[in-house]
Amino acid sequence: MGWVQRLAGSRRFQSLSMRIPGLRRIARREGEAIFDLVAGFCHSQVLMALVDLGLLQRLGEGPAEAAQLSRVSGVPAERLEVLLRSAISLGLFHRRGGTLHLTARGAALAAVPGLTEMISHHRLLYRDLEDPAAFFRGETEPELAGFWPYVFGAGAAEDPAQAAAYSRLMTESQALVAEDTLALCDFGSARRLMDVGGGAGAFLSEVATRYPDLPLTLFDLPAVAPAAESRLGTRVRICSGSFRNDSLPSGADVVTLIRVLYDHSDETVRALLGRVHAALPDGGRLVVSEPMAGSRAGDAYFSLYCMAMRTGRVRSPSEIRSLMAEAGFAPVRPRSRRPFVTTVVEGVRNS
Ligand SMILES: CC(C)=CCC/C(C)=C/CC/C(C)=C/C=C/C(C)=C/C=C/C=C(C)/C=C/C=C(C)/C=C/C=C(C)/C=C/CC(C)(C)O
Ligand SMILES: C[S@@+](CC[C@H](N)C(=O)[O-])C[C@H]1O[C@@H](n2cnc3c(N)ncnc32)[C@H](O)[C@@H]1O
Repeated sequence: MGWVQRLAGSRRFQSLSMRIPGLRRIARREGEAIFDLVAGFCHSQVLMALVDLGLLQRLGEGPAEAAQLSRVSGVPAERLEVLLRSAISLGLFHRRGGTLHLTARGAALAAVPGLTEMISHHRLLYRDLEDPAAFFRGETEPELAGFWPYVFGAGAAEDPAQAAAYSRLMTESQALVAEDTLALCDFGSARRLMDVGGGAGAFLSEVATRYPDLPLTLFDLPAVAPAAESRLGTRVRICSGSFRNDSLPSGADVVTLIRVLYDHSDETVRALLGRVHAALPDGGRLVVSEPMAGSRAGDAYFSLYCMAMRTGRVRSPSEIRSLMAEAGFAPVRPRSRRPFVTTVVEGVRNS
């Protein structure tokens, strides 16, 4: 242990530091950061309550009195006051006179596409993490995977209602990923772009708006195709199949894999990258975009999420570069605007 850690870990030094002006500020700040770690679960549950009770959405429509919020949510006034104070302390609401408003942070959170749905859906993840030691030992049977049936292969996503539920959450949460991917990649010189595992076509809709003349192909499981067809109509060539068993259609000089690799084992990823290589011409581009290891979001959220899914894992940009290089792509430097949204790793097909 280094001397800084020895000091920080000494109870005597902790007490002493509260009596020394410059140190007091640091000790207090560190204490608060530790408290936030300890209380993180309460913070998340407050957030989920604000979403599930419709309070975040209600204040998004305009300011309201506590009594109105009590009627909207069905929470008795006294209990609601505890929740409102929590929301205020977390910087989401503020109170002026007797009226509650969203803060700028609250308004920003409410406006992130799909985020409130994702917050509600976290109850599954939290159930899976209820006994975290057993979870990390691999002794639990997480239920999260049941929500995303496609991960287990083409046969598992046959129920259209279930396919529609996950497609909706995927589509909603795609907006920022598409925004960042398109800000980081220029497809101006592409001749045809194929989005493999393109889901209901949310990314390709954005590509079509940005590049109206660029021919587009979407490849996904048969159960997902109807949602893509109704969203994209004839603008996009839709091809159904499984990248586990089928080769990919040729004709594209750019392939995108958006939030696809982290669902799958290295074995499946290797096979998939091999199929992408076979489908692309020499000099063709492969763009992988998803949250990656090496950021707090990647390491302390998406990695746990993927572990609960049991089929894939979050990889670092350099792991993805190595897998790409192995498949015959010359990787380009990784880029990200917001690592909690996505990181892009690109490769160019070698002959
Ligand atoms: C004028 C100034 C200087 C200040 C005034 C204040 C002001 C106006 C502030 C506002 C600032 C602003 C514009 C803020 C914008 C904030 C944004 C855009 C925040 C975005 C946050 C996005 C988040 C938190 C995204 C979360 C995404 C999640 C949790 C996605 C989960 C996806 C999963 C689990 C996917 C699973 C798929 C599977 C199964 C692994 O395949
Ligand atoms: C996490 S979702 C991402 C969807 C979309 N790219 C996005 O970012 O919103 C993964 C996608 O891969 C598709 N997928 C999974 N296994 C597949 C397979 N074996 N063949 C083709 N597509 C598959 C799923 O149906 C799903 O649409």
